[in-house]
Amino acid sequence: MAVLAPKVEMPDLVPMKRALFSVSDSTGLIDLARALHERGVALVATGSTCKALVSAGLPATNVADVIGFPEILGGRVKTLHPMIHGGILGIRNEPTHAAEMAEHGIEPFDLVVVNLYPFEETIAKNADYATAVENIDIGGPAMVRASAKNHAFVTIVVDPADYASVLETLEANGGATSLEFRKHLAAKAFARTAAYDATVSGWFARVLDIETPAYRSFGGSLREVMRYGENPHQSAAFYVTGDKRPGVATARQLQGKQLSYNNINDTDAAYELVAEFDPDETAAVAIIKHANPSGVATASTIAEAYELALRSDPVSAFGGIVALNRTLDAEAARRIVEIFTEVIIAPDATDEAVAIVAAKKNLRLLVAGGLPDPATPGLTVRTVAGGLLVQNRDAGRIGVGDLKIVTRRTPTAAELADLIFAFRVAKHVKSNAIVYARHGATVGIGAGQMSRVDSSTIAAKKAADAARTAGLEETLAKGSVVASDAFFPFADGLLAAVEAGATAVIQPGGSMRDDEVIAAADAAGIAMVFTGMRHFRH
Ligand SMILES: NC(=O)c1ncn([C@@H]2O[C@H](COP(=O)(O)O)[C@@H](O)[C@H]2O)c1NC=O
Repeated sequence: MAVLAPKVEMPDLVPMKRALFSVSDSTGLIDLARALHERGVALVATGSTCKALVSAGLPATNVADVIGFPEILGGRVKTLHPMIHGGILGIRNEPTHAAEMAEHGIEPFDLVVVNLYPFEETIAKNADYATAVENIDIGGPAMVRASAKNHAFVTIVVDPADYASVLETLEANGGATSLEFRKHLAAKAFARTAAYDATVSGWFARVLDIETPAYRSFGGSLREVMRYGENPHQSAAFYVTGDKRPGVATARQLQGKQLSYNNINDTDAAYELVAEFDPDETAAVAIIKHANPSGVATASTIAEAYELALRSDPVSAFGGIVALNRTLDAEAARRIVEIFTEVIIAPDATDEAVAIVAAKKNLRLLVAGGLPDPATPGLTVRTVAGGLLVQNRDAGRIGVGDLKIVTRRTPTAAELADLIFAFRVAKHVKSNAIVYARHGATVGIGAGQMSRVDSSTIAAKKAADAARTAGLEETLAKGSVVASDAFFPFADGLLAAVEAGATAVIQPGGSMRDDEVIAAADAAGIAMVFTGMRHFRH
């Protein structure tokens, strides 16, 4: 049964007379406390926070003196006391509450300023188990939630970014805060504790290897409000989780316009794809449009790899996102800025390259400091009506040792290298995915079709178009290898690839008609390998 609410009025203006401070991040603390003190607000604070205030010459009372009890258990119990929580939760215009507060000598708090133990930062530094647990704040969230619940009287501030607006509100209202203001801060406070607990519960699930916890929460903090979402009539914002995986959320933007919703999505897809290729072994470039690669290539330099990635589909590359697995150098930068490009993301950029990109004011240049490890576990989340679909990130990676050769002909060493390359690219192409590749570069990509044969046809057409644009007589698919993200259910898709010029095929295998498909490959004299791993992507 729901708890009944006492019938009391929520006052609009509540004069601020007494404030409680308990912060781990002391940014802006002294300035706020001083301004409040100058307005005649009494200051109460927990141990170190109180010390900081007193050292700044401010007359603060230690919480321990208010409750008549010292901080105990190494700080695990500081504020968990009726003198504190009664002062926060009391409904001042409710006669029984007022009488009980008076009876026990409980004074109300009008402002509570709390920021929590840095649990997020602690786990981001890979702290040991005991350190992580000790950094789970208990008393802080209790005060935040209590204050937010009693926003009828209490102003709760959880973020130093809001200190200035507290002072502005007091100034505007003759030393009081408005109900509207307190309501908004209460909403923010509950969002803060929810995000904090989401991080704590997510950490537990991770370290205890609980794959499917009974409850799932995901938290993040607002990075920026976008001009619009996927389309101009949709509003959108970017929230960051604190995960340090190198990528679009952690990268530094050196120049260019604000990233749009689609830019962020595409840049993420681009950088995750290019990270499949070890920068110590090869330079790699991916050009992305609508979250699919239009071209991907490996080569000995970034400039060469870009050239080859562009050749794969020079028409679609217009307005694309370019991701590199090595430092952006001047030669590559010069080449990239020749066509309209939305975003470049790389682990780093040389000064000369930065200067070249600077000529294109709107072009966003991001440096991520490193590459994400494609093999590290993580989660992906998407919403459906009434639910969240949560799964492990596709960290599957096929190497030569995982392949099963199923045809009479064995792939040549060059074909093998291209097969692995094409399958790694196919992992990042929306299903049904068909990828033609040759000499470590894609030559035709078919993405996102409902039929695998249609994807094959599109990929083959792209290879023919690319050859024409490059002034070549023969399709780029001639002598290529082909990767399919899932098995060929019939021989037709494979035969289409053979017709286009492919000499070797990589696919998961596992169709009821594998025998038919293998027989067709043998009849065509091509080599085929099975990976035993599917890479659907939607
Ligand atoms: N246990 C408690 O009663 C308690 N009360 C407040 N805290 C936290 O202690 C921190 C501030 O403590 P100090 O001022 O002593 O540095 C704040 O982050 C606050 O959220 C507590 N610490 C952890 O739970």
